[in-house]
Amino acid sequence: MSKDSHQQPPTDGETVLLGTARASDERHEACLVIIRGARLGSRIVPGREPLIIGRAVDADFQISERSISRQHCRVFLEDGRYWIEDLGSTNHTWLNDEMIERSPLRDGDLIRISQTVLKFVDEGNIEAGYHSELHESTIRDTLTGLYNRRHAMAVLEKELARARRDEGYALALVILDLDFFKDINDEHGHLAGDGVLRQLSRIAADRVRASDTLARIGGEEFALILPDTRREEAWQLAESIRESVECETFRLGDEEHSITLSAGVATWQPGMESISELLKAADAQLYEAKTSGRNRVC
Ligand SMILES: Nc1nc2c(ncn2[C@@H]2O[C@H](COP(=O)(O)OP(=O)(O)OP(=O)(O)O)[C@@H](O)[C@H]2O)c(=O)[nH]1
Repeated sequence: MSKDSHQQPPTDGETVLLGTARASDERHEACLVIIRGARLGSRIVPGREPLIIGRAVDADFQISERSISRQHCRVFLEDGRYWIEDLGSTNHTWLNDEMIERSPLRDGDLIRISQTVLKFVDEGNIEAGYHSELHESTIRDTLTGLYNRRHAMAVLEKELARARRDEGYALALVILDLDFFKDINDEHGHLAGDGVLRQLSRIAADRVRASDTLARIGGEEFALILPDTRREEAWQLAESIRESVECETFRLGDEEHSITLSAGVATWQPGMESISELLKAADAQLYEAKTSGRNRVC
């Protein structure tokens, strides 16, 4: 998965996600790109730690295909270059159509694992930059520049797998939702509403850590995924965002306005089987915040 932790939305005008021209001699991280199969277009940056690819929910890169073994193969760095090693999989790992047990990776190599094909793009190849930007475009919300719902759900899946694996791991989820946003759209128009969403995104992005994931998951709904965070800490962060929004002045046409938001906080509990249970718990708290008067964190 991408290691990118860039949270900042753009500062004005329409969102510019990509398009930052890169110098042709700029070096890029090595990556594996899925060019065929269920997770088409996904990009894996292997980094320094060995990376396990497989069907298991706690695999570093999970591919839910039955013909892929739970721990199918691993990619690792040794003596300054990347290698791939089959982990005794049932259907084997293929490199450029040859079955391998262990092999170094070269730029452009094609790895086949059952129906999935990954291309290895080595560090420094200009194509790595292209894939990086392409990948960014699939995980960002175009209006705010924050992560999108799809990416937030992928991060939650990964975090939940970690919470199940590591006893004592604390994972918190906050859902933030603007109050009476429909009225803003109705009175000031959709464009002004869009401006509010961008301004709110900047306020929230300024307050989160690089390891947190802030995403726009619905029209006026945002999720904050907080790894390694206990309930109290999550509540405080949500409260500080709520307070900042309350104190901020939002310019709508010629008028200045105050806007508020409500938030629901939930933490992962042992026994939660899926991300939807965590989302439901945060939603229930958000509902509580809305029905008990809004402009509050529950
Ligand atoms: N400007 C703008 N508005 C959006 C966007 N997506 C959704 N909306 C609007 O968000 C509003 C959400 O309205 P409601 O769900 O009734 O929520 P609310 O008015 O904030 O009321 P409460 O949440 O109960 O406080 C609707 O008017 C949608 O049209 C968007 O991308 N831009």
